[in-house]
Amino acid sequence: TMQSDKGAGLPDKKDMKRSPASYPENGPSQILRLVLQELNLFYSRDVNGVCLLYDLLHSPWLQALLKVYDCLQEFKERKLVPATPHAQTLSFEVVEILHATSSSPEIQELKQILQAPHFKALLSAHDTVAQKDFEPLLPPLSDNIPESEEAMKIICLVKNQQPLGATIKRHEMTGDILVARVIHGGLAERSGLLYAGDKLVEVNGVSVEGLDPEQVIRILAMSRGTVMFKVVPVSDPPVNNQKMVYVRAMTEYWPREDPTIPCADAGLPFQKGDILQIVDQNDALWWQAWKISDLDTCAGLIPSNHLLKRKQREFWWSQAYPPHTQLKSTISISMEEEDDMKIDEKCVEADEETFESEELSEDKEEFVGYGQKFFIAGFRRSMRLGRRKSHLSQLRASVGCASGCYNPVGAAYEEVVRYQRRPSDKHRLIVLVGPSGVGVNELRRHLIELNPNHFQSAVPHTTRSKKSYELDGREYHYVSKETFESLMYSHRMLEYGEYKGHLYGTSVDAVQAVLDEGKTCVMDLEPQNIQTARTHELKPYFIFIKPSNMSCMKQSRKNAKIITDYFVDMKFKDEDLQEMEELAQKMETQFGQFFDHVIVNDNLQEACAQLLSAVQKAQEEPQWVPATWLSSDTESG
Ligand SMILES: Nc1ncnc2c1ncn2[C@@H]1O[C@H](COP(=O)(O)OP(=O)(O)OP(=O)(O)O)[C@@H](O)[C@H]1O
Repeated sequence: TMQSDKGAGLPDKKDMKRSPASYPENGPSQILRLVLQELNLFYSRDVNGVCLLYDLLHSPWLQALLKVYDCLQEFKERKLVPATPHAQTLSFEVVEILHATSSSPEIQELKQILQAPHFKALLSAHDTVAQKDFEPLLPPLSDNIPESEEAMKIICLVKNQQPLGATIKRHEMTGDILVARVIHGGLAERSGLLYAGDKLVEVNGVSVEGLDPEQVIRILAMSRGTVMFKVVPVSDPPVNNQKMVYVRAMTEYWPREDPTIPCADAGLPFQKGDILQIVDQNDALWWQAWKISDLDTCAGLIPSNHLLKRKQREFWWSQAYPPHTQLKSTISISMEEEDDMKIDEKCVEADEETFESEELSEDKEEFVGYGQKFFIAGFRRSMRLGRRKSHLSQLRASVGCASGCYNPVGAAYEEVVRYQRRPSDKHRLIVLVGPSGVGVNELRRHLIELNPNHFQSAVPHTTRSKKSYELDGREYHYVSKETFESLMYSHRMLEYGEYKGHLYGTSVDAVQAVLDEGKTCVMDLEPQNIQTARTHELKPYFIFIKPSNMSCMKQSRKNAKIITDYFVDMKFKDEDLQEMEELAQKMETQFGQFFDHVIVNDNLQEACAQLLSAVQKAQEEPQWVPATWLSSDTESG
């Protein structure tokens, strides 16, 4: 097998005969062949390490790559040169001669061809290229230009109903009208002619000196078709060599509700959980980004991480009862960043399409009524008949967010990367989240029943004593209160609570144990505990289960029972469904950014099918995950 193996990757003789030109004598693929022949000798002598090198050099991809390289090299040598740079003149001469000769049908035809406009244009283009005559002809400069005169640029842009994709502002000191921003993917940017910092001198022949930005915008608005700018180009146009960054929006943003945005029309609205591609971070306050779901529009303005965090904090501050633990940091951070805001453009910046421009004044910077309302207090679990979960929540409240209570002013954007699980990687933890009674357990049970060898729950811990028919590690891990508490305080518990004086909870290790067996662990979590589970080791995928609208729910839950601790399960009442809907909304508002997928549990069969497909996609298809998950993977090897 070794022999035949070795022969397999070498370029075969047939290949070589067909195109000898693609293997120049000193070309890398020729050299590689010689090296391989040489190595072959060592290979047969079993020299240490040769095998590895041989296999590498032998690999078909490397050979193919070198072949491509050789071909490209060859074409690089071959340059096309025009036979004459004056084809047009030649053509005229031929036509002259043809006129003088006696006419035949062939001569007539040739004359027609040579005189046809498109043929003439073709020859003209040929000559232009042959003579490398690309520059426009400029009239000679007059001798008496004052030294101090600024170089100007005249730019013509043809706009077809579309916005210019640039904003202007007035320079605070000089009063000049400057291009404030060029939006990525917009008309101005695509032209490659207009840069942020360019000084406008004229628009459509009208001098802008002494004009308000609003007046400039009015001139622009009146122009249809071609717009002509005379500009003094910025001395060093900004180069955007930043790498593209993808982020998940951890909050929502509505530019129209933000009085501080330099231009609301250029703003990019987004919702929690949207994945954005940030294309420009040159400005400390306003970045440019695309939504990856909507890549064919031009980019929009979004607040920078800093700015958005500040906006969040201001809103947070104005809320009634922020937990006191966060008050201190709120004050210190906002004071620290006060200076940052002062560098904001005080100049007008406006979009020409709206004919609006705003003077940003100090008092206008205050951000009022921003975004949604944060839901602060822990969710009121339905205290329906003292179900175990309500005890869990109570305990959690008394422990005081020990398991990572979500800090709403944490991060504005979270950097994300595409993660494709390799077959050798562990499965991702599947977490179902949803309001009580929506069917989280029902769906989880169905999924596990579909393939119990593949889908599994984690074995919970408890401090209660083992019953005779139970097995340690099957129903529960039975541990002492001390052990349980040490797991709790070392953050090894994803969720825990007290019930009838005993502690219950699910540990990270119990989940790991399922994943280590090559299985998919499926669990449900209270949304408050999402953050605890979001680690690179578990790479959880969160599926939000939500109720359908009231009338559908009334119908589909007609015969369903609320599962209680009492012996009698009760039917869903209208207020149960109402409460479920409200709770679902609150969960989505506060935690929506973490949900990778949302399933409406109306018809059970359909919801089950959707769940199965979502779980498969989570494991098999690329998904956006926090960038830190993958960087910590490489760190740990
Ligand atoms: N799509 C559905 N159609 C009809 N009944 C359903 C559907 N989904 C769940 N149910 C029923 O609703 C009841 C509550 O479901 P389940 O116990 O799974 O809720 P849950 O979200 O786990 O709530 P909790 O966390 O409070 O236990 C059960 O009786 C279940 O059979």
